[in-house]
Amino acid sequence: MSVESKKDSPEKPKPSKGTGFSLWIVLLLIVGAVVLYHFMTLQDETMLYSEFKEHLHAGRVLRVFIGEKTLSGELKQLNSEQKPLTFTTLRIEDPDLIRTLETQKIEYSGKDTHSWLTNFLNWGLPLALIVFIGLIIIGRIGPGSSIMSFGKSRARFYEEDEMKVTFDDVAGIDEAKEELIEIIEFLSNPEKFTNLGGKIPKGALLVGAPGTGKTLLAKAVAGEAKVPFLSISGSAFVEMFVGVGASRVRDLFHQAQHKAPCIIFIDELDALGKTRGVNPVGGHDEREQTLNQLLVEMDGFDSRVGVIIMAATNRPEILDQALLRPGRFDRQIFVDRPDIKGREAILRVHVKEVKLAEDVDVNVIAGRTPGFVGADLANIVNEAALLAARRDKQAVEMSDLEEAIDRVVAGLEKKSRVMTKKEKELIAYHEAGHALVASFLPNATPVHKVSIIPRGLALGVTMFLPTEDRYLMTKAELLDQIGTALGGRIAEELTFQETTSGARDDLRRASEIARMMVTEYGMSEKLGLVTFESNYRSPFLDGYASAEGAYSDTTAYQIDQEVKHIIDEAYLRVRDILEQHLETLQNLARVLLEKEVVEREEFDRIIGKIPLESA
Ligand SMILES: Nc1ncnc2c1ncn2[C@@H]1O[C@H](COP(=O)(O)OP(=O)(O)OP(=O)(O)O)[C@@H](O)[C@H]1O
Ligand SMILES: [Zn+2]
Repeated sequence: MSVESKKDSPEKPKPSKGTGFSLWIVLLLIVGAVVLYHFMTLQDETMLYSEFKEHLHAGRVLRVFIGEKTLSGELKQLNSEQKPLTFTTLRIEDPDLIRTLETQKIEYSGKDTHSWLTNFLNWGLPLALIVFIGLIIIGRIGPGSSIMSFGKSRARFYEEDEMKVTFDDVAGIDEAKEELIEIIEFLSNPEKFTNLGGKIPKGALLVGAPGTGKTLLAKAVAGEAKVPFLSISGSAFVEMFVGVGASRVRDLFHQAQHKAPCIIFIDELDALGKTRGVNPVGGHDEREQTLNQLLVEMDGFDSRVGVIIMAATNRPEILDQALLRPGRFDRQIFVDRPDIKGREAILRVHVKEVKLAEDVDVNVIAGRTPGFVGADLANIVNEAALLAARRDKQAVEMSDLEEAIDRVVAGLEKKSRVMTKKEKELIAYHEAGHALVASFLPNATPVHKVSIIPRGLALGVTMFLPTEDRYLMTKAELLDQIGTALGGRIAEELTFQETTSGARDDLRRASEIARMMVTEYGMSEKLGLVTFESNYRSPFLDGYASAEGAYSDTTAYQIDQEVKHIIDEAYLRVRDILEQHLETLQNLARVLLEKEVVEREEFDRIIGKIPLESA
């Protein structure tokens, strides 16, 4: 609105001298206010590196300053409500950063250790390209193809003779570690192994979600076995010039043979090893050639020399089956998301690097972070350290860690977002609905905290306190989860006699659970103990595969009916509960509107429940 007033003013008719003077003062005041307002709202927001990357990829970043330990910069103004925000984030070793900044043509400056790279990209690369192409042409014309040794120096794999990462740095994924011990033994003493006639592993494929520590694990294997680590990313193989990928593979294996015993690590194997022949032009594209070369090298490789090929992927289902055949990546090691104990262990690894206050209980943090992977947990510790530093604290306190979790869980607190009174009321009732239903349903998870401070895309959140990791859920628990999800919408209905679009995610969640109950868990009486998966599942992640949509239209109809039946019943049950406790709902919503956040103790008091611990 302030911007508009600035625009309007020049169009005003020219005033007479006396009023003109005071008008100028008014105008000056307005401009001053606008500038002041701009600076006051130009808040410096600390964000996670991942959030920064999100902004970056969404094209919302205007400029970036690369500091020694932090990155800071400015975001674009996308709508008039959003203030131009500046941000700060911890600088994380990220080889992609400069490339992304360059390709998106984002201004950046600062002490960048990669700046040689920038220079290289600016003028060195075109030059190198010309020379390279020239050499290729000469090489093609000339007799020997020794030209490819030139491609060698371009390959970006690196070697670390002294790998300092050990198994102590990798926590919480003990099963995966155990499976790798054999490989370490082999690498530390290949002769002994072969003399005893042991079967030599050739390749190991690490499969798991991003950030679970696959790269770390591979490095740790090299570190434990004290062997060199040759690493290259699958995408690096294919991104450059025609013919180079394949020669790089050849070169990589050649180098490895000289360095043996050693480890070759291929990150993002899926970038290279996608099923062949899915490309439109159906020919020998670059990636295919590279993949073929990899297969050839792996086959022609005598594993007795002591080279182990490790690779990582989070999408094993798209890999070319040829890669998984015996003699290639015949061993798949699943790197799981850590459970509560694992998370605690990972946190302990990372808190070693920061100063902790006495009130910190790592166990509690592990309990609050189900589903988090190692990278998330490392991020939380980093973030908490940054928060503590900004507050001039001597050590990282529990509150810093809690806030760091909140940030990771649901994005940044955006108190500045403008919301109408009505919207806020609706959200308060909505969240109160979730929380109340959760506490009155016998098998729902206890409420940890209710908040109507918008975070990220969510307008409000009800956080639950899982007391343990859940691998199995009973039917009653699933039904109560559906009920909890519906609680928000029904509370809106009861208080305002109207519904909003804000419950979309809740409804999707409820339907998802109901559908899983019917199609996968065999929890519908009508359809019985049959599963009806509709999606192809990764054979490694879930242990089974199934054909696509392998059921008839009649069955599909029945499934829909059953899902609807489950939701309808849950709806009636939840509506009943909320009608009975309408007064409590109003109380809770009122407190929420006043304080925005209601913690567990206060919540229990409002709903008249004695906290479990003191019971
Ligand atoms: N199990 C773990 N123990 C300790 N730290 C971990 C663990 N897992 C991940 N981390 C932390 O997260 C960082 C990133 O992990 P890493 O790069 O190994 O994950 P990744 O599985 O290879 O991810 P991606 O698939 O995205 O490449 C590590 O450098 C480490 O700091
Ligand atoms: Zn909701």
